[in-house]
Amino acid sequence: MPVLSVIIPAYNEATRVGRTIEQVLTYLHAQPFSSELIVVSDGSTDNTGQVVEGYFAAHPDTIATRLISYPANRGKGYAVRQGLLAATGTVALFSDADLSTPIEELHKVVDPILAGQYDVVFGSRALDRSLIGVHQPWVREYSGRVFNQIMQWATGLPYADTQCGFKAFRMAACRPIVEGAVLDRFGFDVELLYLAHRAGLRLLEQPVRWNDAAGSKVGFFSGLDGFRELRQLRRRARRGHYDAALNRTRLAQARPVDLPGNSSTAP
Ligand SMILES: Nc1nc2c(ncn2[C@@H]2O[C@H](COP(=O)(O)OP(=O)(O)O[C@H]3O[C@H](CO)[C@@H](O)[C@H](O)[C@@H]3O)[C@@H](O)[C@H]2O)c(=O)[nH]1
Repeated sequence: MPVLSVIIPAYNEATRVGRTIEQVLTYLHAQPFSSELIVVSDGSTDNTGQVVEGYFAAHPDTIATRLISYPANRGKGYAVRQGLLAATGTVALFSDADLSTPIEELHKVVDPILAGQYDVVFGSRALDRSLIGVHQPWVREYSGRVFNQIMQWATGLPYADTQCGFKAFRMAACRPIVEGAVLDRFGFDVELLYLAHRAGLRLLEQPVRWNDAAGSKVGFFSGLDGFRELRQLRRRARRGHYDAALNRTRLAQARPVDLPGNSSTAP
């Protein structure tokens, strides 16, 4: 069982996913722990899947690699959940295919989990120590801030940036949350954090580096999906639709902590 699973959701990423795979494999290779790399490509209209398979075949490695693909495009949230559920690592990290948060930032989100201090650690672009090299276009940055304000009001979560695609999970604690989450589009980050927070898991928002890359898939309408999904989340929470997943998560916390070299019990 690897210590770390890295998951990359990839939709129409044929032009850049290959370089990303190379960078990630090279970096993981140099780490002191075992790891696997999973790419999830769904409904891409370019040849993302073939490119990924080509790179995996050309780089036989001690790091296990896997491509998950299915024909219909179901959204980033659905794709990330498929990756998380297929992950066999103690910790699972998802990262964008354009490496907007460089893979070298991995330790900032993985180490606090491996140290047994947190269950979910997620990258943030909006804290004092976040390092933004290339900013998003101002319209995106501004609408992101508005989204975050509304997200805080709608969910009560205190976080400054829920949308950075660089999040790590201790899977023994978080699996029931991933199984109980349903938001398929860009609201899924909020849903995962909301469920983790409600279940009493230990969360850390961690400042990371970020360089915006051209070629975002987030257009006006997919941006609106995020707001629609916030409403859906509130409605589901009010109706108790998350209660079973929350209870399963609380039970999972009572089990032994599944970290390398640790046989104690979770607090
Ligand atoms: N498999 C799959 N992957 C997807 C899909 N939609 C997007 N992705 C993948 O999700 C990642 C982020 O998508 P981008 O198109 O690069 O988004 P961005 O605007 O550059 O990213 C920022 O905003 C997003 C929305 O809030 C964030 O999800 C992302 O992490 C980042 O903050 C990329 O790896 C992209 O291929 C999808 O439907 N299916």
